[in-house]
Amino acid sequence: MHLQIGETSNVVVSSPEIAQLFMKAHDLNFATRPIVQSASIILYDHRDVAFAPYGEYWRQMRKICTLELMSTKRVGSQRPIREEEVRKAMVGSIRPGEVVNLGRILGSLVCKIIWRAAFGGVEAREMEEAFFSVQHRIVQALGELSLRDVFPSSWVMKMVAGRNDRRLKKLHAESDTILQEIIDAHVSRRRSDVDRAAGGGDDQDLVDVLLNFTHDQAVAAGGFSVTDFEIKAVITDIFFGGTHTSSVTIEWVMSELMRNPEEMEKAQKEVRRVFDGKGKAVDEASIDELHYMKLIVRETLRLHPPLPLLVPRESRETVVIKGYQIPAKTKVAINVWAIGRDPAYWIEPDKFMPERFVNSPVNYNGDDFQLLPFGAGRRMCPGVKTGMAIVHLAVANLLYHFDWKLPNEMKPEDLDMTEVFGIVVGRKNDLHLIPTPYRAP
Ligand code: HEM
Repeated sequence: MHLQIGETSNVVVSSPEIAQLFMKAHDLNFATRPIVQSASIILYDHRDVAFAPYGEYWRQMRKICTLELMSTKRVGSQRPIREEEVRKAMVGSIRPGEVVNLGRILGSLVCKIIWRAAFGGVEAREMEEAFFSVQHRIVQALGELSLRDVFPSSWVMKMVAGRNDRRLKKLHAESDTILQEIIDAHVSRRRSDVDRAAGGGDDQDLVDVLLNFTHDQAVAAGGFSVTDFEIKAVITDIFFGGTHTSSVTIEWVMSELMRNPEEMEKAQKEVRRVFDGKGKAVDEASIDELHYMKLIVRETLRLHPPLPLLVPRESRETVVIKGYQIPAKTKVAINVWAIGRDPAYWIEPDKFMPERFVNSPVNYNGDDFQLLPFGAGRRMCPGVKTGMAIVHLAVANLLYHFDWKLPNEMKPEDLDMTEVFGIVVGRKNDLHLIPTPYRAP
């Protein structure tokens, strides 16, 4: 589908076959991102990863993401952080018998996990809260369409958009001050802890890992170097890319299970069979035995991809696809929400049916173009393992430790599933539930 929005030409892809052409056959041509004014402000002139234009800088940063920041090894080394934060949330934030705002609890849980993974030892509660608050306001602001991006040559629009820009710049300055303080604290700690600075070990937090690529060390190693400016851009990406996406996924899983009590019962039986008798800890050691729970997560991501249009791409050169000429600089959105509900690929596409994946090889690893919650090709999400480790552990704990009821005698079918518009699509209204603790036999 072609959409002319203002002065910009946009293509929306809504079928698995065409998505495959854009993200596999012609992936290189669509591997860049459009310049988005709001991202220029918030993401340090596109010196991050997610909005960096295709080229050498993006390739090098992407390599650091996949080999260092989000590698299987790094995700494994962050396991104690995830387990501790999830355990604290189960005990400290979920009050038995009371109506709890699960959406808010999950949002804060995921932020804390990512905060500790990114900044490690920085223990400053006030700074942490100020950072979460500013990130939340930035996500809201980014969801709003910038008129200047749509009418790039209009001076009138530039004036109108100026107000939005000023608000974003203020938010960015707040966030930047906190990030710079954190980097400075890391730098001075590394000066006094030479072993840590030189280590490059698995226990380093993400800022430490990125500092290993700063000028002097990178030059000494004859390699690619990054500045503080770029470290702040990548860390901001990780917060945007990793927090809201993971927490809304957990919230959608719980919403679907509340609407589907049979599936809830089956999932709880599975997690309790696996973890009963293992003490109180629902940890990651046995998470791979939760086959049914993982099908539930996969089905939830089919119905509720947190980024329903992925992150926008742009054609680098003119290309002909299926007989249509797509000029250079056309913006492309892949509608993975529609693709996940395409009746040509899915039986009863709107129904929540985790069983559809039993013995099915279709997964979200970017090879199956009918299921693309993480995208595909060169720009596919590099944080899948981090995100899924958080989602699986949190869901397993919620299912193991509590039985859940809707408030006000609400029937499952009456639970509101309205989505809110934004870059990340979550529930319009936070999920409120009443927990009853499970007593293991
Ligand atoms: C449930 C959790 C998550 C979902 C559904 C998700 C989804 C996505 C999607 C759809 C994209 C765009 C892909 C494309 O354009 O083809 C993306 C990109 C990205 N994601 Fe994730 N993500 C998740 C978690 C994470 C986490 C935990 C991190 C970091 C730790 C992360 C970091 C990134 C980055 C850096 C990019 C930009 C990649 C690039 O442009 O090269 N994501 N993500």
